[in-house]
Amino acid sequence: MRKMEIAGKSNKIRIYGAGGHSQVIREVLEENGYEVTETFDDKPSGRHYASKNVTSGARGNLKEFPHEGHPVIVAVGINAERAEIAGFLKSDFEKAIHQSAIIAPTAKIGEGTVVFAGAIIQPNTVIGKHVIINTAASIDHDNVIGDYAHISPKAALCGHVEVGEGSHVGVGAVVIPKVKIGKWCTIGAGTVVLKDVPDYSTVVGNPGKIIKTKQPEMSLNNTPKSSDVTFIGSGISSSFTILHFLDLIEGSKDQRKININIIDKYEEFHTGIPYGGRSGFSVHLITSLKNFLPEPELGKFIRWLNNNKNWLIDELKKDGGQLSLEWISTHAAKIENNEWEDLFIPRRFFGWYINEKVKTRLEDFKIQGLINVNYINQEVVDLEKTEHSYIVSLKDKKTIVSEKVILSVGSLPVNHLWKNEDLIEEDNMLFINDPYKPELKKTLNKIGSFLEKKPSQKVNVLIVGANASGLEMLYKLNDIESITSHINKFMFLSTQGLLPDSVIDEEQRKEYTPFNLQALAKENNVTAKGIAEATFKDLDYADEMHLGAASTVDIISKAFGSLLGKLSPQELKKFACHYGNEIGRRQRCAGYHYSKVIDGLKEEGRFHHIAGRFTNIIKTENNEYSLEYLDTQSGQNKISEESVHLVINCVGSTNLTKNNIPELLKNLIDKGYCKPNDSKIGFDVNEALESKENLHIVGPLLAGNTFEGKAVWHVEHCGRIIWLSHVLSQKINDYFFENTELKEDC
Ligand SMILES: CC(=O)SCCNC(=O)CCNC(=O)[C@H](O)C(C)(C)COP(=O)(O)OP(=O)(O)OC[C@H]1O[C@@H](n2cnc3c(N)ncnc32)[C@H](O)[C@@H]1OP(=O)(O)O
Repeated sequence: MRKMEIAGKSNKIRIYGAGGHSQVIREVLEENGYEVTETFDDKPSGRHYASKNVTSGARGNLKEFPHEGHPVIVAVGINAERAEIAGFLKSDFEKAIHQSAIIAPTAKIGEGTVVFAGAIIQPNTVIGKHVIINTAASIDHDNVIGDYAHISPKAALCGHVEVGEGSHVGVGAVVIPKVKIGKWCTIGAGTVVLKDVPDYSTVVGNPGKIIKTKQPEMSLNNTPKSSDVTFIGSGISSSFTILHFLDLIEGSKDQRKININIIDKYEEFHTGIPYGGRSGFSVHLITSLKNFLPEPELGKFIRWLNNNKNWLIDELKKDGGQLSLEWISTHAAKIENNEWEDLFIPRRFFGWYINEKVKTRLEDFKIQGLINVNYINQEVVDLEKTEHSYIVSLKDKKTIVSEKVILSVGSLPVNHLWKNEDLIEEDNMLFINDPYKPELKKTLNKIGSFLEKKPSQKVNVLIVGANASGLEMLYKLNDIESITSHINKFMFLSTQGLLPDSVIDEEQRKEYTPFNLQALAKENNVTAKGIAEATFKDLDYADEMHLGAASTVDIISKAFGSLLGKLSPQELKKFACHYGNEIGRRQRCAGYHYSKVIDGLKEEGRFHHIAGRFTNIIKTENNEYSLEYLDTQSGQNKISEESVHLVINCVGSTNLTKNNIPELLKNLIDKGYCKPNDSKIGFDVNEALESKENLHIVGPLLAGNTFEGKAVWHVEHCGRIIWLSHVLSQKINDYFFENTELKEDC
């Protein structure tokens, strides 16, 4: 009967593996009318004496291997090895089912799976890919057998049993109904399994007991290989790395299929916090689009904006308030004429673009059979390095094995300023430690309902931290009529008492020269500290001329940037760790739309900036709250004259020396897999962006390093993100493709 199944198809087939198991498969195939045209095997030692005309397999010769051609059956008994071979072959796979096997019509059997003589598979059972159902094994109704599993001769699985990926159920083992066996387990010969079995366990005896739990190792013969590369975090850095990696593998032939895991603890992938739903639809870039994105990405994005602007603007209208409507009408002509370069567009536009682009590209590559992709919405809490791979532990206690891991978790979490909760509501005060958690929209709703409870009272708002997110909060509070109408005064607290600057004074700027940096350019012995001191003097001089950061940022950055090439590698690293961000703090700029709001508030006498450091929030006698702070100029502790009712913490991220870093980073530091550098916000890495072999870092945690002779002190600018993701994607490509032969020999 099964001979008929190949009618209309080619009856030619190839077998990969030449041991004893291969002999049984050949027998089944030939009985079913197939002609085995070739047999491959990588290891001469394991070949069965009866095998004839065996040629070398693909390992060590991946590019030359004839992937295309007649379908293949991987006839290798060791589950991990079968999984590995099936992963790197790009061939079609066939099944081999002995004519005496009894298979219910409702049972499903995956590609590459073999079912031997006398086996029984009952209704509704689903068998994965490349599984072995050995001689006379009995698999009852409603079983689920994972990919690469092996059910040995005479094993009996009752109804509703599940066997995880790569698990081996030994000869004559018995599994009672509804038991779940995890992945990569071994059930000993004759074992009676009465209870669920966790991943990686070996169970023996009657009743079955766990005798060991072996974390998988990536030796050639024992390779529970779930994925090749795992991205932890799916923000912009990881998204660009994926895109560039796909560009590299596109068009090249005869390559192995790469399995990619993309893990993110938030539901939305490929946007990160700044460009995704957590920031809402109506907060803007802090630079013009042309300064935000370099070419050629800029051109591609603009083309996408042209095609998608209608619905983007509709979403902006829905999400934003009066200021958003104003922004749309102010720039209506430019939007209409597709002149986007000078606009400070809503950031979410870019998030949509990247998300769509990565997902479409990945899907495309998947269809072509070049990759497998697995999206996982989970938090990664730990990594454990085995001989050749990493075990990635998820919060739900599941694990993934991955040869390479890309740590791309974005910026460190915010530093809680007051009490240890994200949001603290007291009778007469709302304190928000992290406005983007869980997302900005929810925070704004919370603020709205807090204010509604005080219809008769106008409240004072305190924003701590005069940076981009501080301005963003101020903008959003003023964007929503129901919120802004309740607010009396806006107070800012920042150590320098300065707001990010937005207005460029073209005339004055022409008069400005960074003399100190220019003088340093003539000297031979330049140090990181010397450059920083000269920069600060030039910034002071700009202050004296009443020239803000927006007017001088490009002049000063160019001047000190050209001096960095004079530094020794050690001094360059020092600059990356200590001085880059210090200078950056004095060069903060913001969009005009933000400063326009502040100017309006100043005119109405509703804006007040305090130069100081946050100390505490204290409750006063009349059940009101006041700010306690250290006055930067006098060095004295002070208490704000006016009460504060809504306090928003925008001071920024914590650092790697603190206790409040994510569990994963804590574990990586404790294990010595990642070593914080002197910047305290980044990990030391080598030129391949590795903090440990095959553990790569990309994104903000690369701060405090040097690459290709350039210092990196923060990784938030898209140009830098794109550059570093290019470097990393090239390294990943070299590892999987360029050095394939070398690696397979190891
Ligand atoms: C066509 C074909 O050939 S298909 C091939 C099918 N193959 C099989 O079914 C083989 C299944 N393999 C087994 O049963 C093996 O014994 C394993 C994998 C469970 C254990 O192997 P190892 O990891 O080498 O463990 P080891 O042999 O050291 O045994 C550890 C302990 O468990 C006991 N043990 C091992 N297997 C079993 C078993 N099936 N039942 C009960 N006890 C067992 C051993 O006696 C030993 O006990 P001790 O520590 O008191 O001395």
